[in-house]
Amino acid sequence: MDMAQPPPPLPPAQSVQELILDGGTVPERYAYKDDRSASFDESLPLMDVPVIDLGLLPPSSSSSAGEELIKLRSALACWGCFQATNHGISCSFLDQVHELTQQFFALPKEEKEKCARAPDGMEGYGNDMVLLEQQVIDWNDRLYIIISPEDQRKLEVWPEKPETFREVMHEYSVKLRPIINNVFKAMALSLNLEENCFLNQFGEQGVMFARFNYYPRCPRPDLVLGLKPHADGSTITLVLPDREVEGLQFLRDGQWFRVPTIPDALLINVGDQVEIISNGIFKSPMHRAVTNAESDRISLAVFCTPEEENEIGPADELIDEETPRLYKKIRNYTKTYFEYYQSGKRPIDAVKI
Ligand SMILES: O=C(O)CCC(=O)C(=O)O
Ligand SMILES: [Fe+2]
Repeated sequence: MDMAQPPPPLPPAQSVQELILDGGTVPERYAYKDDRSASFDESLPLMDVPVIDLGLLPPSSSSSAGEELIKLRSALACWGCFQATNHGISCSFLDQVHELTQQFFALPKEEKEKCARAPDGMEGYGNDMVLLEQQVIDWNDRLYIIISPEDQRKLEVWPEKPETFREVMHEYSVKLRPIINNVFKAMALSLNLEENCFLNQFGEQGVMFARFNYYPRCPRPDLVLGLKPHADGSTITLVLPDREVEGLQFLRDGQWFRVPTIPDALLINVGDQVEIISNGIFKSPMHRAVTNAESDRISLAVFCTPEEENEIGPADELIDEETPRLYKKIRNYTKTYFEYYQSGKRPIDAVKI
């Protein structure tokens, strides 16, 4: 495939939710014919997710701040993710965000389709973007919207129902901003870099893309994947996973690990752009979502993406004679990301030196 000219997307498939109402079988386009799919496999090891207390990170003057930075650095170098506690968002507010997600996907089809993604668009309600004829489609419906900065929101694809949707998502984006800033600062400090090193590359107007994921229960979870293995193209991603239903898995050293359900914590993972800025010290982890036959699952991922014109590249301070630069400088990585993604290549390979 010509990377500079991705083919126009094929018409979106029917939503998975509708599909499953039609009967209990898995259509061929969703089914893997080899062993790349995975059922919810209880024999996979449970991940011991590193926990970072955001309240202890600078600017806190706590005597444990240094220790917490060391923990952060090791979590991001080893797993590329951590569970953030003490993040300052109340459980009752997170409950509202969960409820909203559930309520949106429970709306009648006609209502959800009012915010349908245009065939050539990115944002809106739909399912896996079909770019290749032979692509196996993810068992997932999603709503994908920019939530911040405010002037980049495309309200025509923002749901009008549930009624509280706009207000709550606005508030969520406002509450996430200081968390994101603090995490960026702590990441820089943990590498002995100037505090604003990551934050400056992200920019004051860095964009937050929200992706509401809905994984309907599946009669044959062994044949499908909720989300195929991928690493995120973001700088960092903040995930609010389902409260009760497991399904997210991370890959480390060739082994898949199940993420346990961790109510009220935010799961924060590194995306490719932080791997690039940190010159590979922080890992953008491969992860996937699996489904199960008993319960639907939801999640909300917020991808933080730099202002489009910002040039991203390894921090100069991390490069010396012994540690060469591993990645090229790049602008608008998101574009490269989507061009590579569906062709089954790892987008970050495009910027490796
Ligand atoms: O469903 C999840 O828990 C994770 C979602 C995810 O990885 C994504 O939306 O990129
Ligand atoms: Fe992801």
